[in-house]
Amino acid sequence: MFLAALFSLNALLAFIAILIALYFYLTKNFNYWKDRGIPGPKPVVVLGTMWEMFTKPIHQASFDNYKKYGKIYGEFGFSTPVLTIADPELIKDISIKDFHNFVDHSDMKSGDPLNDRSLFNLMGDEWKAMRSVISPTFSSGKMRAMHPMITDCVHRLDQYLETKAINGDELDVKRAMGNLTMDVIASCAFGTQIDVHNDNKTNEFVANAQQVLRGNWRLWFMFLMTTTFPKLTEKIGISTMKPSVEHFFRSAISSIISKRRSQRNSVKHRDYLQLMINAQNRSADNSEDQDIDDLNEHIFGTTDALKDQKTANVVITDDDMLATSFLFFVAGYETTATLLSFLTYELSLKEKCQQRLYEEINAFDGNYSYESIARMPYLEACIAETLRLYNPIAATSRIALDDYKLGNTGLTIPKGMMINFDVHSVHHSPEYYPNPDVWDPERFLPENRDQLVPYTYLPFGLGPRNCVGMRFALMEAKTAVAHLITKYRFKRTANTAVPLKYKKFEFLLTPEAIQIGVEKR
Ligand code: HEM
Repeated sequence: MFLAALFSLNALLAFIAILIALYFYLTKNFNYWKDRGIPGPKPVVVLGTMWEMFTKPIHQASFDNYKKYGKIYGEFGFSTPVLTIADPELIKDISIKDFHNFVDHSDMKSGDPLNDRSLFNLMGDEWKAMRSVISPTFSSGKMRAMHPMITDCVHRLDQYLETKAINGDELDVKRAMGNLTMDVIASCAFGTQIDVHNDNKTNEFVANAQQVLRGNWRLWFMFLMTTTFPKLTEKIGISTMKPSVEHFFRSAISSIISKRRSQRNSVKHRDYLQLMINAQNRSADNSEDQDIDDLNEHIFGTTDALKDQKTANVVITDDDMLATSFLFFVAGYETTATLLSFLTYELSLKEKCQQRLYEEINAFDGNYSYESIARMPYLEACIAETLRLYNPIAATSRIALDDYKLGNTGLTIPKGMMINFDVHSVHHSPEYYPNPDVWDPERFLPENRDQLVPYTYLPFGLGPRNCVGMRFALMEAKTAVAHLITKYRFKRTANTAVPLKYKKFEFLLTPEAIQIGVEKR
């Protein structure tokens, strides 16, 4: 009895000692910014300054800090000091001029190859090598070849909208656009046809995909572990998804790949999966690859910064291919779906803009080819402005490879520190965008573009490590809008929320449901 009591007392004391040690470990950096005279929100144990994401949506938290502390402020990603910057010139220096010192995103290696081998998480030379393989798979020629597949997906959405319009039903835009981007991913990245626009039935692919996408708490946990205990996390390995879900996609992709290998060249596939199979076999089909002037680099930038990088030594494993297909889920599903949702929402509120867009596109008389959609300036301006006002990714980041003097701020960023670019605040600053809260596509029309302040437009990031899928996303969005706006009129209804409400605890700008009316023209 006495021994048992002594044992439990010892256990209790050991537990308290561990808690105290953990507390000191997790708070040991909390004076870092104060000691350097850099302002910023107050951290709390475990979460650091990320507690703010529990009390308000991510973009609101950034913008409140920007208004309170200015263009440079200190935060804590859990227990680790992070410097946040909303100064376009400094963002340009880090992303372009001194890129060699800021090649990497933050280290999110979790020991799971599907996470660790994804382009987003690769680092240093491994990233450069993989990016030089992946960039050409997003060339304008490859996108043009894939364009008919996207058009097919849009036709399936069109049929769904037609039923809604005929029945007089309201449209849950987020759901409809999410279904479109899911269909595109299934077709292009997984070589699979799915019945996605069915309100009453969920197929196996969609059910598993939803499990990947619903893993928000997994992301939080992984982020906590990779920032706080990076070495331990990589050693024990944390899976980014449920084993059954991983098994489903692994076997789906493996069977498609082996089927295609057995078909050899008898069937020509034009999807993204085939481009990766070709890259693995080093049998790139460049027949479609002549450059098309499709990307307004003056607005969006370029994705070809590493064009001349040698690819000779890159070996693409099956895990690399699977990781790349998954990237479409993680990087391309929600981002493109929200872009389309916000754009449709704004058009439903602004009838004149919708009419102008309709007239521009209708002049092409049903020809919405890859070349045509690159020649619609108002459409491009509407998309650009939507990505400014409702930029899905509120912030991007880089890690310093070496100590770095930050412009003329007198501040030295130490090796290993994460720098956060507060993109949302730059996009919403009245210093760069007059009436920043108003959706106004005029800002991005060719005649007004010289008024844009350089490096203040960053929805796809900046420099050689910007979004490699930008061209794909823009093609998808333009194709969808071109087809839908000429057939349907989007309208505000009593259920259309104005202003929109946003979810907390999300890494992307995520609106609550958006309801609008849809009628046939
Ligand atoms: C509207 C849609 C999209 C937006 C707003 C968006 C935005 C971004 C941003 C801000 C970054 C980080 C860039 C940086 O660190 O500077 C990024 C990276 C990336 N995005 Fe996108 N993205 C979109 C669609 C897509 C699509 C459709 C794909 C297709 C696979 C994709 C694939 C990637 C990849 C692979 C990276 C990592 C690039 C690297 O580390 O080299 N994105 N994206």
